[in-house]
Parts: sequence; structure tokens; C-alpha cells
Amino acid sequence: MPLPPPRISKSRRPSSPSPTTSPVANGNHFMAELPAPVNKDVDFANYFCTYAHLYYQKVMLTDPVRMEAYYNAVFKNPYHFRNKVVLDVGTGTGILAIWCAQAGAKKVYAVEATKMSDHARDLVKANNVDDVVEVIEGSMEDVLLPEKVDVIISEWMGHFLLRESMFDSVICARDRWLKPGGVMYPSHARMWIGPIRSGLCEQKWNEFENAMSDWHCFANNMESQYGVNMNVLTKPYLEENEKYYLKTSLWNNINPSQVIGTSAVIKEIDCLTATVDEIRELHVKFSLRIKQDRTRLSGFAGWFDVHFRGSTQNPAKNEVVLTTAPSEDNPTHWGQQAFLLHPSVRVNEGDELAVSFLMVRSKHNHRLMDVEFTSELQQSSGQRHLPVFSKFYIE
Ligand SMILES: C[S@@+](CC[C@H](N)C(=O)[O-])C[C@H]1O[C@@H](n2cnc3c(N)ncnc32)[C@H](O)[C@@H]1O
Repeated sequence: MPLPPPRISKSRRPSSPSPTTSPVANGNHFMAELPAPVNKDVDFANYFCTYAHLYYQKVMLTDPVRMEAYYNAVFKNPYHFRNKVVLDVGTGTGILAIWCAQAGAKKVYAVEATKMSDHARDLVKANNVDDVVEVIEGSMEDVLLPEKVDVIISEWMGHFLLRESMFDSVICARDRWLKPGGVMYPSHARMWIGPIRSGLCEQKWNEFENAMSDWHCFANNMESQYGVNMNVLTKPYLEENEKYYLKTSLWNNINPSQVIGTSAVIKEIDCLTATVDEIRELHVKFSLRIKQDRTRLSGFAGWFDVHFRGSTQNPAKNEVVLTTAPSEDNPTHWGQQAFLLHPSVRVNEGDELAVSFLMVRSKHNHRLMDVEFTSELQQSSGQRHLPVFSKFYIE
């Protein structure tokens, strides 16, 4: 299988039909409405099934940036774990739970929704921590623990942080099971956006044009060979391909030199206090300054970092940061999400971009995101361009 794979499997097209929330698309704009209840069976089939494969768990276990960050967070702050009760939300193979036990935890509840729990149980036993770690198969939202916990640890971050919406489950676990004064690992998260140049703009446009010229050949052939005129389907086919090639954000490991200006933090999350309402819809305005001369703005890249700081009452003595920012030496399996503009825009050093950004959950699947950028370029000469509106899907 090709590497690196997506963080979780996604149906490529059409997008997965799992209506779990109900924002409505109104003209060009996504508008959030109250979320509909999640259909658990559909969610399991679309989302959890991927994590039931050791192949995907191994992708995460072989990301050194991710592994080092969690390992250091636990073992450089062992007093947060020694003789403590810990909850690992979404234990996967059990790796974080095993580390917590090795760091001296008195009890670790390791909750996993999928059958990966069987492998986790085996791994826990094989590493002689089965007297401390209890693997529980079930959805975090349904699991009943016999006691409250001192620490919640979880690796819940999806592409561009919030894809997968797994943080909802961590919030649910925190509100039910964390003792007052308890600690979250990680404790904080931030989302970033930066302006980029990328050859992918042209590549995706060419792929889109090829797909359409292939369609026209196919339609001509259908008419001449089988006597059926396909033209009524040309527009829907174009829209489907526009979405796939031009409006779907791309997983990409961007080189830092491709970031052509300043980056902005668009969201900061305190894991101890965040609510689902706070992350369900993000609407942010920010500005970016171009720092390279005579280049092209191909679009925007989004990434995140998380911090292991402990809590105000109980701070980590050794703070650890896990970043997925563009990096030549330390790329991660999350990469960055590229949102490409068609066409790209000529920009110069000193130009300013005023950006309005909106992200809501997809109406088809609450674990995927719909994104809008409205960007207004002001050249260093003072000349202002008309705002450019672009809509994207994080699938
Ligand atoms: C990103 S993986 C992390 C696995 C492991 N903790 C690690 O760090 O290698 C997230 C895991 O959480 C599980 N998961 C996600 N949401 C869950 C929920 N609500 N209840 C239980 N498990 C969940 C997934 O099945 C998956 O195995």
C-alpha cells in the first residue's frame, strides 16, 4: 500500500453517505444548525473500522515526532502518573496506556472502540503491565468506569486537528470521569494557517481538465456506439470532478520554503475547559503578510500543534510540544492540509492578505469538515483587490 496513507480511510467519491449532523448549505455559504444525533452503526462502518487494522495503528506508531512527544511527555513528567489513576481515551494498540503504567500509574483504564482492544490486551500482557492496565472494549461515550481518574491521556488529533471530531469523545470522558484538579495529556492545542506556493495547483487543474476531456470522449462514444446522448450528465460530472480535484483539501508535506508569508494561530484550545460548541464551528478573521517577492499564492496550508503543560494547579515540570508545522527534518504522518486556489495569485513581499475563515462539520459526516476562505489582497503599493471566495472540503 502507498505511504503515507490517509490518517483514516475516506471514501474517495462519492463522499461517505452518513448523515450525522445537519448544517445546511445556503447558496455559497455553509450554515451550522443544531447537530443531529450520530448514527452509531454508520459511524462505526465509516470511521472506526480503519482503526481496527494494525496497518493503520503502525502508521501512527512509526511517526517518530508523535511517538517522541508522547513518550517524553509521560516519562519527563512521571510525577503526574506515579500512583495515579489514568484514563487512555482510544487506546488503539495500548501504547500510551503501557507507558503510563511503566511511569508508575496505579491503574490505567484503556478504552478502545474497536477490536484492536484484543491486540491491546495481548500487548499489555506481553509487556507485564496487565496488573495495572485494564483494556475496555467500547465507545468512550458508553463506558462506565468504577472510579474517577487523575489524568486523561489521549491521542485524538486528526488532520488539521479537528478532522475526525474525536476530541468530542475526550471532552465527554473529561466531563464524566476526570477528578477536579485532574490533568489532561495533551493540555492545549492550536490550529495554524499559512500562505503557500505549490506546484499542486497546476497539477490538480490539469487532472481536472483531463477528467473532463475524457468525459467528452466517453459521451461522444456513447452516442455514436450505443445511441444514447449523455449530455444531461455533463454538468453533474463536472461538479463532481470540480469537488474532487479542485475543492477537496489535500494531504501534503509542505517544505518550509513553500510557506511564503507569516502564519496565524486561528484557534487555541484549552483541553481542560473546551466545549464541543466551541469547536463545532470556527469563524475567524486574520491577516497574513507575504514575505517572498515575485511569487504566487497557490493557497493556504493548515496544521496544528499540541502542548503537554499539565494544569495551572499541577503544571508539567518539563513541557513538551508536538508540532505538525511544515518541516524538512521532522515531518509527521498528519502532514498539512493544503487548500489550493484556482487560479493562483501573483503576490509580492509586503502584500497583506485579510482572510475570513469558516469551518463547520460536513452535513454528510460529522467527522469531516467544510471550509470557506474569503481572502482580500492589499498590495504593498496600497492597491486593493476584490475579495476571492473559495470553498473546500476536508474529506
Ligand atoms: C489516533 S488513534 C490513537 C491510538 C493510540 N492511543 C496511539 O496513540 O497509538 C485513536 C484511537 O481511538 C479510538 N477511538 C476513537 N474514538 C473513540 C471512542 N469514542 N471510544 C473509544 N475509542 C475511540 C480509535 O478506534 C483509535 O484506535
